[in-house]
Amino acid sequence: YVWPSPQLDALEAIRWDQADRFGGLASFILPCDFYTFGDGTGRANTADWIRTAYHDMATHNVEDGTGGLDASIRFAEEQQRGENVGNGFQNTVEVFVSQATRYVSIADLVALGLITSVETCGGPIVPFRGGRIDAGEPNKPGVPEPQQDLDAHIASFARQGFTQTEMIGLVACGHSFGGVAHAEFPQSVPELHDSNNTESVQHFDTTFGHFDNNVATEYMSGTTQNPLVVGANDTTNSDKRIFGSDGNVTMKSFADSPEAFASRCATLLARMVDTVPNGVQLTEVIEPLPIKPSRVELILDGDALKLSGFVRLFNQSSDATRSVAIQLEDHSGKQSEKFPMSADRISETLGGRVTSAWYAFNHSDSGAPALSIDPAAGITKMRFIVNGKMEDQGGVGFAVQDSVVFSTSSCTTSNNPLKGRFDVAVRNGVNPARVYLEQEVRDDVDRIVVKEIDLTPSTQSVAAGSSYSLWSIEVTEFDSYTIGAEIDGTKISTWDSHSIFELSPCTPKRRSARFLS
Ligand code: HEM
Repeated sequence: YVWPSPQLDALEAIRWDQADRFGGLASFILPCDFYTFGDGTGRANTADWIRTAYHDMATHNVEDGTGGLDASIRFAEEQQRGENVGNGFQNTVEVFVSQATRYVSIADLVALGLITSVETCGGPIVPFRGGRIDAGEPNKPGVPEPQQDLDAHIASFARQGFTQTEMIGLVACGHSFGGVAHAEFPQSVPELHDSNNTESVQHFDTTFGHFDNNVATEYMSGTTQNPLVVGANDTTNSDKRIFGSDGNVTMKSFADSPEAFASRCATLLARMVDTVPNGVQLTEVIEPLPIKPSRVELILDGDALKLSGFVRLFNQSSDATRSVAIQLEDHSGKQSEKFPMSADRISETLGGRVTSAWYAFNHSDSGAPALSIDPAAGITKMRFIVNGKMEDQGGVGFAVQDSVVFSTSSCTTSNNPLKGRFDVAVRNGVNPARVYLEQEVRDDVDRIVVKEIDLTPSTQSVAAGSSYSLWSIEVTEFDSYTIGAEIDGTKISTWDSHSIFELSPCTPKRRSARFLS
Protein backbone atom coordinates (compact mmCIF):
# COMPACT_ATOMS: atom_id res chain seq x y z
CA TYR A 1 0.00 0.00 0.00
CA VAL A 2 0.98 3.61 -0.28
CA TRP A 3 1.79 5.50 2.93
CA PRO A 4 -0.06 7.23 4.57
CA SER A 5 -3.13 5.14 5.30
CA PRO A 6 -3.95 5.50 9.00
CA GLN A 7 -5.46 2.05 9.54
CA LEU A 8 -2.93 0.13 7.45
CA ASP A 9 -0.08 2.14 9.01
CA ALA A 10 -1.28 1.17 12.49
CA LEU A 11 -1.82 -2.49 11.56
CA GLU A 12 1.57 -2.63 9.85
CA ALA A 13 3.28 -1.16 12.92
CA ILE A 14 1.78 -3.52 15.48
CA ARG A 15 2.26 -6.47 13.15
CA TRP A 16 5.89 -5.77 12.15
CA ASP A 17 7.32 -3.72 15.04
CA GLN A 18 6.95 -6.55 17.54
CA ALA A 19 9.66 -5.37 19.94
CA ASP A 20 10.28 -1.64 19.85
CA ARG A 21 10.92 1.04 22.43
CA PHE A 22 7.50 2.57 21.70
CA GLY A 23 5.73 -0.68 22.50
CA GLY A 24 5.24 -3.90 20.64
CA LEU A 25 3.24 -6.99 21.52
CA ALA A 26 6.35 -9.10 22.08
CA SER A 27 7.08 -7.14 25.26
CA PHE A 28 4.17 -9.02 26.89
CA ILE A 29 5.51 -12.48 26.05
CA LEU A 30 9.29 -12.28 26.30
CA PRO A 31 11.02 -14.44 27.37
CA CYS A 32 8.83 -17.06 25.66
CA ASP A 33 7.94 -18.82 28.93
CA PHE A 34 6.94 -15.51 30.54
CA TYR A 35 3.69 -15.61 32.49
CA THR A 36 1.88 -12.57 33.86
CA PHE A 37 -0.83 -13.87 36.19
CA GLY A 38 0.60 -14.68 39.61
CA ASP A 39 4.19 -15.79 40.13
CA GLY A 40 3.66 -19.42 39.18
CA THR A 41 5.88 -21.31 36.73
CA GLY A 42 4.99 -23.85 34.05
CA ARG A 43 2.58 -21.58 32.23
CA ALA A 44 3.28 -19.05 29.50
CA ASN A 45 1.39 -16.06 28.08
CA THR A 46 2.18 -17.32 24.57
CA ALA A 47 0.17 -20.49 25.23
CA ASP A 48 -2.73 -18.50 26.69
CA TRP A 49 -2.72 -16.18 23.67
CA ILE A 50 -2.74 -19.04 21.15
CA ARG A 51 -5.46 -20.96 22.96
CA THR A 52 -7.53 -17.77 23.26
CA ALA A 53 -7.41 -17.22 19.49
CA TYR A 54 -8.62 -20.76 18.89
CA HIS A 55 -11.44 -20.63 21.44
CA ASP A 56 -12.58 -17.27 20.08
CA MET A 57 -12.65 -18.62 16.51
CA ALA A 58 -14.11 -22.05 17.29
CA THR A 59 -17.66 -20.68 17.61
CA HIS A 60 -17.71 -20.16 13.83
CA ASN A 61 -20.44 -21.79 11.79
CA VAL A 62 -19.61 -22.00 8.07
CA GLU A 63 -23.25 -22.67 7.21
CA ASP A 64 -24.78 -19.48 8.60
CA GLY A 65 -21.60 -17.37 8.86
CA THR A 66 -22.04 -16.64 12.55
CA GLY A 67 -19.26 -16.69 15.13
CA GLY A 68 -15.55 -16.63 14.40
CA LEU A 69 -12.64 -14.52 15.48
CA ASP A 70 -14.38 -11.43 16.84
CA ALA A 71 -13.11 -11.10 20.44
CA SER A 72 -16.40 -12.42 21.84
CA ILE A 73 -14.18 -14.47 24.17
CA ARG A 74 -13.83 -11.28 26.25
CA PHE A 75 -17.40 -11.65 27.53
CA ALA A 76 -17.70 -13.19 30.99
CA GLU A 77 -20.61 -15.30 29.71
CA GLU A 78 -18.30 -17.10 27.25
CA GLN A 79 -15.47 -17.44 29.75
CA GLN A 80 -17.78 -19.08 32.28
CA ARG A 81 -18.73 -21.89 29.88
CA GLY A 82 -17.33 -25.35 30.57
CA GLU A 83 -15.70 -25.31 27.13
CA ASN A 84 -13.63 -22.27 28.19
CA VAL A 85 -12.29 -23.46 31.53
CA GLY A 86 -9.34 -21.60 33.07
CA ASN A 87 -8.18 -18.02 33.60
CA GLY A 88 -5.95 -17.91 30.49
CA PHE A 89 -8.62 -16.05 28.53
CA GLN A 90 -8.85 -13.25 31.06
CA ASN A 91 -5.04 -13.11 31.27
CA THR A 92 -5.04 -12.55 27.50
CA VAL A 93 -8.06 -10.32 27.07
CA GLU A 94 -6.85 -7.76 29.63
CA VAL A 95 -3.79 -7.05 27.47
CA PHE A 96 -5.65 -6.84 24.19
CA VAL A 97 -8.43 -4.58 25.47
CA SER A 98 -5.74 -2.19 26.75
CA GLN A 99 -3.90 -2.17 23.40
CA ALA A 100 -6.90 -1.67 21.09
CA THR A 101 -7.21 1.57 19.16
CA ARG A 102 -9.66 2.93 16.63
CA TYR A 103 -7.55 1.29 13.91
CA VAL A 104 -6.71 -2.04 15.58
CA SER A 105 -9.68 -3.88 17.07
CA ILE A 106 -9.51 -6.19 20.07
CA ALA A 107 -10.19 -9.05 17.62
CA ASP A 108 -7.25 -8.01 15.41
CA LEU A 109 -5.13 -8.14 18.56
CA VAL A 110 -6.39 -11.66 19.34
CA ALA A 111 -5.16 -12.67 15.88
CA LEU A 112 -1.90 -10.77 16.31
CA GLY A 113 -1.40 -12.32 19.74
CA LEU A 114 -1.25 -15.75 18.14
CA ILE A 115 0.92 -14.57 15.27
CA THR A 116 3.34 -12.65 17.50
CA SER A 117 3.66 -15.64 19.85
CA VAL A 118 4.39 -18.08 17.04
CA GLU A 119 6.81 -15.74 15.25
CA THR A 120 8.61 -14.53 18.37
CA CYS A 121 9.10 -18.02 19.75
CA GLY A 122 10.64 -19.91 16.87
CA GLY A 123 7.72 -20.37 14.50
CA PRO A 124 7.10 -19.48 10.87
CA ILE A 125 5.80 -16.17 9.54
CA VAL A 126 2.01 -16.29 9.61
CA PRO A 127 0.34 -13.97 7.06
CA PHE A 128 -1.78 -11.34 8.83
CA ARG A 129 -4.79 -9.43 7.55
CA GLY A 130 -6.51 -6.75 9.64
CA GLY A 131 -10.00 -5.37 9.89
CA ARG A 132 -11.73 -7.75 12.31
CA ILE A 133 -14.78 -6.33 14.04
CA ASP A 134 -15.37 -6.75 17.76
CA ALA A 135 -18.57 -8.60 18.64
CA GLY A 136 -21.16 -6.74 20.67
CA GLU A 137 -22.32 -9.89 22.47
CA PRO A 138 -21.24 -13.48 23.16
CA ASN A 139 -21.38 -16.08 20.38
CA LYS A 140 -23.11 -19.44 20.59
CA PRO A 141 -21.08 -22.18 22.30
CA GLY A 142 -19.03 -24.50 20.09
CA VAL A 143 -15.46 -25.08 21.34
CA PRO A 144 -14.49 -28.78 21.30
CA GLU A 145 -13.79 -30.45 24.64
CA PRO A 146 -11.39 -33.34 25.37
CA GLN A 147 -14.03 -35.81 26.57
CA GLN A 148 -15.95 -35.67 23.25
CA ASP A 149 -15.44 -38.54 20.80
CA LEU A 150 -13.67 -38.41 17.44
CA ASP A 151 -16.87 -38.08 15.40
CA ALA A 152 -17.92 -35.10 17.49
CA HIS A 153 -14.52 -33.47 16.92
CA ILE A 154 -14.62 -34.08 13.16
CA ALA A 155 -18.12 -32.58 13.06
CA SER A 156 -17.06 -29.64 15.20
CA PHE A 157 -14.08 -28.77 12.96
CA ALA A 158 -16.27 -29.20 9.87
CA ARG A 159 -18.70 -26.66 11.33
CA GLN A 160 -15.71 -24.31 11.90
CA GLY A 161 -14.65 -24.84 8.25
CA PHE A 162 -11.82 -27.39 8.56
CA THR A 163 -11.41 -30.94 7.26
CA GLN A 164 -10.26 -33.87 9.37
CA THR A 165 -6.66 -33.56 8.07
CA GLU A 166 -6.72 -29.82 8.82
CA MET A 167 -8.04 -30.60 12.32
CA ILE A 168 -5.02 -32.85 12.99
CA GLY A 169 -2.76 -30.04 11.76
CA LEU A 170 -4.41 -27.28 13.78
CA VAL A 171 -4.39 -29.28 17.02
CA ALA A 172 -0.72 -30.24 16.55
CA CYS A 173 0.27 -26.63 15.70
CA GLY A 174 -1.57 -25.25 18.73
CA HIS A 175 -0.35 -27.95 21.05
CA SER A 176 3.27 -27.13 20.22
CA PHE A 177 2.78 -24.61 23.07
CA GLY A 178 1.57 -25.00 26.65
CA GLY A 179 -0.14 -27.94 28.25
CA VAL A 180 -2.95 -29.06 30.51
CA ALA A 181 -3.23 -27.61 34.01
CA HIS A 182 -3.95 -29.71 37.07
CA ALA A 183 -6.25 -27.02 38.46
CA GLU A 184 -8.54 -27.16 35.42
CA PHE A 185 -8.23 -30.86 34.53
CA PRO A 186 -7.44 -32.75 37.76
CA GLN A 187 -8.67 -36.00 36.18
CA SER A 188 -6.00 -35.76 33.42
CA VAL A 189 -3.10 -34.15 35.25
CA PRO A 190 -2.02 -34.88 38.83
CA GLU A 191 -0.29 -32.36 41.06
CA LEU A 192 3.27 -32.36 39.77
CA HIS A 193 5.14 -31.21 42.93
CA ASP A 194 7.78 -29.63 40.69
CA SER A 195 9.44 -26.38 41.81
CA ASN A 196 10.00 -25.48 38.13
CA ASN A 197 6.34 -26.04 37.37
CA THR A 198 4.41 -24.73 40.35
CA GLU A 199 1.21 -24.43 38.26
CA SER A 200 1.32 -28.20 37.64
CA VAL A 201 0.92 -27.90 33.88
CA GLN A 202 1.73 -31.13 32.09
CA HIS A 203 3.12 -29.91 28.78
CA PHE A 204 2.14 -31.18 25.33
CA ASP A 205 5.85 -31.47 24.46
CA THR A 206 9.21 -30.85 26.08
CA THR A 207 9.43 -27.31 24.63
CA PHE A 208 6.21 -25.68 25.81
CA GLY A 209 7.23 -22.07 25.17
CA HIS A 210 8.75 -22.72 21.76
CA PHE A 211 7.31 -23.52 18.36
CA ASP A 212 8.78 -26.71 16.90
CA ASN A 213 7.66 -30.14 15.70
CA ASN A 214 8.53 -31.87 19.01
CA VAL A 215 4.81 -32.37 19.59
CA ALA A 216 4.95 -34.68 16.55
CA THR A 217 8.40 -36.28 16.98
CA GLU A 218 7.71 -37.17 20.61
CA TYR A 219 4.28 -38.53 19.67
CA MET A 220 5.69 -40.67 16.83
CA SER A 221 8.60 -41.96 18.92
CA GLY A 222 6.29 -42.93 21.78
CA THR A 223 8.10 -40.75 24.31
CA THR A 224 5.37 -38.12 24.51
CA GLN A 225 4.07 -36.98 27.87
CA ASN A 226 1.18 -35.10 26.20
CA PRO A 227 -1.63 -35.47 28.79
CA LEU A 228 -4.23 -35.60 26.00
CA VAL A 229 -2.38 -38.63 24.52
CA VAL A 230 -1.11 -40.59 27.51
CA GLY A 231 -3.48 -39.27 30.18
CA ALA A 232 -4.62 -41.80 32.79
CA ASN A 233 -8.24 -41.20 31.81
CA ASP A 234 -8.59 -42.39 28.20
CA THR A 235 -11.91 -40.56 27.79
CA THR A 236 -10.09 -37.23 27.74
CA ASN A 237 -7.24 -38.41 25.45
CA SER A 238 -8.55 -36.35 22.55
CA ASP A 239 -5.14 -35.68 20.95
CA LYS A 240 -4.54 -39.43 20.82
CA ARG A 241 -7.79 -40.01 18.95
CA ILE A 242 -7.30 -36.98 16.66
CA PHE A 243 -3.60 -37.54 15.85
CA GLY A 244 -4.20 -41.24 15.14
CA SER A 245 -7.40 -40.73 13.15
CA ASP A 246 -5.69 -41.04 9.73
CA GLY A 247 -3.34 -43.84 10.75
CA ASN A 248 -0.73 -41.24 11.81
CA VAL A 249 -0.06 -40.18 8.20
CA THR A 250 -0.25 -36.47 9.01
CA MET A 251 1.67 -36.70 12.30
CA LYS A 252 4.41 -38.75 10.63
CA SER A 253 4.83 -36.09 7.93
CA PHE A 254 5.17 -33.47 10.69
CA ALA A 255 7.69 -35.55 12.63
CA ASP A 256 9.72 -36.20 9.48
CA SER A 257 10.13 -32.56 8.54
CA PRO A 258 10.26 -29.51 10.82
CA GLU A 259 9.98 -27.35 7.68
CA ALA A 260 6.83 -29.11 6.46
CA PHE A 261 5.29 -28.75 9.94
CA ALA A 262 6.16 -25.03 10.12
CA SER A 263 4.83 -24.24 6.69
CA ARG A 264 1.63 -26.25 7.26
CA CYS A 265 1.08 -24.41 10.56
CA ALA A 266 1.64 -21.01 8.91
CA THR A 267 -1.13 -21.78 6.40
CA LEU A 268 -3.56 -23.32 8.87
CA LEU A 269 -3.09 -20.73 11.61
CA ALA A 270 -3.55 -17.90 9.10
CA ARG A 271 -6.81 -19.48 7.95
CA MET A 272 -7.82 -19.96 11.56
CA VAL A 273 -7.37 -16.29 12.51
CA ASP A 274 -8.99 -15.19 9.23
CA THR A 275 -12.14 -17.14 10.12
CA VAL A 276 -14.46 -14.23 10.86
CA PRO A 277 -18.23 -13.71 10.90
CA ASN A 278 -19.92 -13.11 7.52
CA GLY A 279 -19.83 -9.51 6.44
CA VAL A 280 -16.43 -8.72 7.92
CA GLN A 281 -14.08 -7.54 5.19
CA LEU A 282 -10.43 -8.21 5.99
CA THR A 283 -7.60 -6.13 4.50
CA GLU A 284 -4.96 -7.45 2.14
CA VAL A 285 -2.09 -9.36 3.82
CA ILE A 286 -0.07 -6.68 5.62
CA GLU A 287 3.48 -6.73 4.26
CA PRO A 288 6.21 -4.59 5.83
CA LEU A 289 6.91 -1.27 4.13
CA PRO A 290 10.66 -1.14 3.37
CA ILE A 291 10.82 2.60 4.10
CA LYS A 292 8.19 3.83 6.51
CA PRO A 293 7.69 7.21 8.17
CA SER A 294 6.39 6.95 11.72
CA ARG A 295 5.00 9.27 14.42
CA VAL A 296 5.01 12.17 11.97
CA GLU A 297 4.02 15.41 13.67
CA LEU A 298 3.41 18.73 11.99
CA ILE A 299 2.47 21.61 14.26
CA LEU A 300 2.29 25.37 13.99
CA ASP A 301 4.74 26.91 16.44
CA GLY A 302 4.59 30.70 16.38
CA ASP A 303 5.54 31.75 12.87
CA ALA A 304 6.86 28.40 11.66
CA LEU A 305 5.54 24.94 10.91
CA LYS A 306 7.56 22.29 12.75
CA LEU A 307 7.94 18.81 11.31
CA SER A 308 9.28 15.86 13.26
CA GLY A 309 9.13 12.09 13.23
CA PHE A 310 11.03 8.94 12.39
CA VAL A 311 11.66 6.76 9.41
CA ARG A 312 12.08 2.99 9.71
CA LEU A 313 14.30 1.03 7.35
CA PHE A 314 12.84 -2.46 7.61
CA ASN A 315 15.18 -5.44 7.68
CA GLN A 316 18.30 -3.29 8.06
CA SER A 317 20.91 -3.56 10.75
CA SER A 318 22.87 -0.85 12.46
CA ASP A 319 25.39 0.72 10.05
CA ALA A 320 27.47 3.73 11.08
CA THR A 321 28.39 4.45 7.46
CA ARG A 322 24.79 4.68 6.24
CA SER A 323 23.58 8.16 5.37
CA VAL A 324 19.88 9.01 5.58
CA ALA A 325 18.44 12.38 4.62
CA ILE A 326 15.00 13.92 4.24
CA GLN A 327 13.85 16.30 1.53
CA LEU A 328 10.58 18.24 1.60
CA GLU A 329 8.37 19.46 -1.21
CA ASP A 330 6.23 22.59 -0.77
CA HIS A 331 2.95 23.69 -2.37
CA SER A 332 4.74 25.30 -5.30
CA GLY A 333 6.54 22.00 -6.03
CA LYS A 334 9.88 23.33 -4.83
CA GLN A 335 12.29 20.84 -3.20
CA SER A 336 14.06 21.76 0.01
CA GLU A 337 17.69 21.03 0.74
CA LYS A 338 18.43 17.50 1.96
CA PHE A 339 18.49 17.51 5.76
CA PRO A 340 20.61 14.75 7.31
CA MET A 341 18.80 12.51 9.77
CA SER A 342 20.25 11.02 12.93
CA ALA A 343 20.37 7.30 13.72
CA ASP A 344 17.86 6.66 16.49
CA ARG A 345 17.52 2.99 17.38
CA ILE A 346 17.42 -0.61 16.22
CA SER A 347 14.21 -2.55 16.82
CA GLU A 348 13.61 -6.27 16.58
CA THR A 349 10.85 -8.38 15.17
CA LEU A 350 10.22 -12.11 14.51
CA GLY A 351 12.06 -12.99 17.71
CA GLY A 352 15.17 -11.06 16.66
CA ARG A 353 15.44 -12.67 13.23
CA VAL A 354 14.82 -9.29 11.63
CA THR A 355 15.99 -5.89 12.82
CA SER A 356 15.00 -2.45 11.62
CA ALA A 357 17.07 0.73 11.70
CA TRP A 358 15.27 3.91 12.75
CA TYR A 359 16.31 7.46 11.93
CA ALA A 360 14.87 10.62 13.44
CA PHE A 361 13.95 13.77 11.66
CA ASN A 362 14.17 15.70 14.85
CA HIS A 363 11.40 14.13 16.84
CA SER A 364 10.85 15.52 20.33
CA ASP A 365 11.59 12.03 21.65
CA SER A 366 14.97 12.14 19.93
CA GLY A 367 15.92 15.35 21.76
CA ALA A 368 16.77 17.45 18.69
CA PRO A 369 14.81 20.48 17.46
CA ALA A 370 12.15 19.96 14.80
CA LEU A 371 12.57 20.96 11.15
CA SER A 372 11.23 24.45 10.53
CA ILE A 373 9.06 25.17 7.50
CA ASP A 374 7.85 28.53 6.21
CA PRO A 375 4.04 28.34 6.62
CA ALA A 376 3.40 30.28 3.41
CA ALA A 377 5.26 27.67 1.37
CA GLY A 378 3.86 24.79 3.48
CA ILE A 379 4.63 21.15 2.85
CA THR A 380 3.03 18.53 0.61
CA LYS A 381 5.40 15.56 0.77
CA MET A 382 8.61 14.08 2.12
CA ARG A 383 11.25 12.03 0.36
CA PHE A 384 14.08 10.09 1.92
CA ILE A 385 17.54 9.57 0.55
CA VAL A 386 19.30 6.45 1.82
CA ASN A 387 22.97 6.19 0.84
CA GLY A 388 22.28 8.48 -2.09
CA LYS A 389 19.28 6.50 -3.33
CA MET A 390 15.93 8.32 -3.54
CA GLU A 391 13.15 6.55 -1.61
CA ASP A 392 9.77 8.06 -2.45
CA GLN A 393 7.32 5.20 -3.09
CA GLY A 394 8.13 5.12 -6.77
CA GLY A 395 7.88 8.87 -7.28
CA VAL A 396 4.67 9.39 -5.29
CA GLY A 397 6.48 10.75 -2.24
CA PHE A 398 5.27 10.46 1.36
CA ALA A 399 2.34 12.87 1.63
CA VAL A 400 2.06 15.18 4.63
CA GLN A 401 -1.09 17.23 5.17
CA ASP A 402 -0.62 20.78 6.40
CA SER A 403 -4.30 21.79 6.13
CA VAL A 404 -5.18 21.35 9.78
CA VAL A 405 -2.52 21.24 12.49
CA PHE A 406 -2.19 21.73 16.23
CA SER A 407 -1.00 25.19 17.24
CA THR A 408 1.37 25.73 20.16
CA SER A 409 -0.56 28.88 21.02
CA SER A 410 -2.90 26.46 22.85
CA CYS A 411 -2.72 27.23 26.55
CA THR A 412 -4.34 26.75 29.94
CA THR A 413 -6.97 29.31 30.93
CA SER A 414 -7.42 28.18 34.53
CA ASN A 415 -5.43 26.13 37.01
CA ASN A 416 -8.11 25.08 39.43
CA PRO A 417 -10.09 23.47 37.93
CA LEU A 418 -7.65 22.84 35.09
CA LYS A 419 -9.02 24.21 31.83
CA GLY A 420 -7.32 24.84 28.52
CA ARG A 421 -7.86 26.31 25.12
CA PHE A 422 -6.87 24.17 22.16
CA ASP A 423 -5.98 26.20 19.08
CA VAL A 424 -6.14 24.40 15.76
CA ALA A 425 -4.46 26.11 12.83
CA VAL A 426 -6.39 25.81 9.56
CA ARG A 427 -4.57 26.68 6.36
CA ASN A 428 -6.15 29.64 4.61
CA GLY A 429 -7.95 28.66 1.43
CA VAL A 430 -8.67 25.13 2.66
CA ASN A 431 -12.22 25.82 3.94
CA PRO A 432 -12.98 22.64 5.89
CA ALA A 433 -16.65 21.85 6.48
CA ARG A 434 -15.80 20.86 10.06
CA VAL A 435 -12.79 20.87 12.37
CA TYR A 436 -12.98 18.77 15.52
CA LEU A 437 -11.01 17.13 18.29
CA GLU A 438 -11.03 13.33 18.21
CA GLN A 439 -11.23 11.45 21.49
CA GLU A 440 -10.99 7.66 21.68
CA VAL A 441 -13.59 6.41 24.14
CA ARG A 442 -14.88 2.91 24.94
CA ASP A 443 -18.48 1.83 24.59
CA ASP A 444 -20.06 -0.36 27.28
CA VAL A 445 -18.49 -3.51 25.79
CA ASP A 446 -14.96 -2.04 25.53
CA ARG A 447 -14.99 -1.24 21.82
CA ILE A 448 -13.13 1.92 20.84
CA VAL A 449 -15.29 4.63 19.35
CA VAL A 450 -14.07 8.02 18.21
CA LYS A 451 -15.96 10.93 19.70
CA GLU A 452 -15.79 14.10 17.61
CA ILE A 453 -15.96 17.45 19.38
CA ASP A 454 -16.58 20.30 16.93
CA LEU A 455 -14.62 23.56 17.03
CA THR A 456 -16.13 26.91 16.19
CA PRO A 457 -14.70 28.57 13.08
CA SER A 458 -12.37 31.50 13.55
CA THR A 459 -13.30 34.94 12.37
CA GLN A 460 -9.75 36.20 12.80
CA SER A 461 -6.77 35.38 10.69
CA VAL A 462 -3.69 35.02 12.85
CA ALA A 463 -0.17 33.60 12.71
CA ALA A 464 2.61 33.84 10.23
CA GLY A 465 2.01 35.78 7.05
CA SER A 466 -1.71 35.07 7.54
CA SER A 467 -1.21 31.57 6.14
CA TYR A 468 -3.29 30.04 8.91
CA SER A 469 -6.38 30.88 10.94
CA LEU A 470 -6.97 29.58 14.42
CA TRP A 471 -10.08 27.68 15.45
CA SER A 472 -10.40 27.25 19.20
CA ILE A 473 -12.17 25.16 21.80
CA GLU A 474 -12.14 24.96 25.57
CA VAL A 475 -10.95 21.64 26.96
CA THR A 476 -11.60 20.48 30.50
CA GLU A 477 -11.16 16.70 30.30
CA PHE A 478 -7.78 15.15 31.12
CA ASP A 479 -7.59 13.15 27.91
CA SER A 480 -5.50 13.09 24.74
CA TYR A 481 -6.97 14.41 21.51
CA THR A 482 -6.00 14.14 17.89
CA ILE A 483 -7.33 16.69 15.43
CA GLY A 484 -9.74 15.84 12.66
CA ALA A 485 -11.31 17.76 9.81
CA GLU A 486 -13.72 17.23 6.96
CA ILE A 487 -12.31 18.70 3.76
CA ASP A 488 -14.09 18.28 0.42
CA GLY A 489 -16.05 15.34 1.82
CA THR A 490 -12.94 13.53 3.08
CA LYS A 491 -12.01 13.10 6.71
CA ILE A 492 -8.41 13.63 7.76
CA SER A 493 -6.79 13.18 11.11
CA THR A 494 -3.46 14.14 12.67
CA TRP A 495 -1.11 11.51 14.06
CA ASP A 496 -0.04 13.59 17.05
CA SER A 497 -2.28 13.80 20.07
CA HIS A 498 -2.30 16.52 22.68
CA SER A 499 -3.54 16.90 26.20
CA ILE A 500 -4.19 19.75 28.57
CA PHE A 501 -1.17 18.72 30.64
CA GLU A 502 1.36 19.78 28.01
CA LEU A 503 0.04 23.36 27.84
CA SER A 504 1.42 26.42 29.61
CA PRO A 505 -0.70 29.25 30.97
CA CYS A 506 -2.20 31.69 28.47
CA THR A 507 -0.59 35.12 28.75
CA PRO A 508 -2.81 38.19 28.57
CA LYS A 509 -0.57 39.64 25.84
CA ARG A 510 -1.01 36.72 23.48
CA ARG A 511 -4.71 36.62 24.14
CA SER A 512 -5.14 40.31 23.30
CA ALA A 513 -3.04 39.93 20.18
CA ARG A 514 -5.26 37.09 19.07
CA PHE A 515 -8.71 38.36 19.90
CA LEU A 516 -8.55 42.16 20.03
CA SER A 517 -6.21 43.26 17.27
C1 HEM B 1 -10.39 -30.98 19.60
C2 HEM B 1 -9.71 -29.86 19.73
C3 HEM B 1 -9.02 -29.45 20.98
C4 HEM B 1 -9.16 -29.90 22.25
C5 HEM B 1 -10.12 -30.95 22.76
C6 HEM B 1 -8.23 -29.18 23.07
C7 HEM B 1 -8.08 -29.33 24.44
C8 HEM B 1 -7.21 -28.64 25.24
C9 HEM B 1 -7.13 -28.76 26.66
C10 HEM B 1 -7.96 -29.68 27.52
C11 HEM B 1 -6.18 -27.91 27.09
C12 HEM B 1 -5.76 -27.63 28.54
C13 HEM B 1 -6.34 -26.31 29.02
C14 HEM B 1 -6.04 -25.98 30.45
O1 HEM B 1 -5.27 -26.68 31.09
O2 HEM B 1 -6.58 -24.99 30.94
C15 HEM B 1 -5.66 -27.26 25.94
C16 HEM B 1 -4.66 -26.33 25.97
C17 HEM B 1 -4.21 -25.66 24.86
N1 HEM B 1 -4.75 -25.70 23.59
FE1 HEM B 1 -6.08 -27.02 22.92
N2 HEM B 1 -7.54 -28.29 22.29
C18 HEM B 1 -7.99 -28.42 21.01
C19 HEM B 1 -7.57 -27.70 19.91
C20 HEM B 1 -6.65 -26.67 19.95
C21 HEM B 1 -6.30 -25.85 18.82
C22 HEM B 1 -6.85 -26.01 17.42
C23 HEM B 1 -5.38 -24.94 19.27
C24 HEM B 1 -4.68 -23.86 18.53
C25 HEM B 1 -4.45 -23.83 17.25
C26 HEM B 1 -5.16 -25.22 20.68
C27 HEM B 1 -4.26 -24.55 21.49
C28 HEM B 1 -4.03 -24.85 22.81
C29 HEM B 1 -2.96 -24.24 23.60
C30 HEM B 1 -1.90 -23.27 23.11
C31 HEM B 1 -3.08 -24.75 24.89
C32 HEM B 1 -2.19 -24.46 26.09
C33 HEM B 1 -2.78 -23.44 27.01
C34 HEM B 1 -1.90 -23.15 28.20
O3 HEM B 1 -0.95 -23.88 28.44
O4 HEM B 1 -2.18 -22.16 28.88
N3 HEM B 1 -5.96 -26.25 21.06
N4 HEM B 1 -6.30 -27.71 24.81
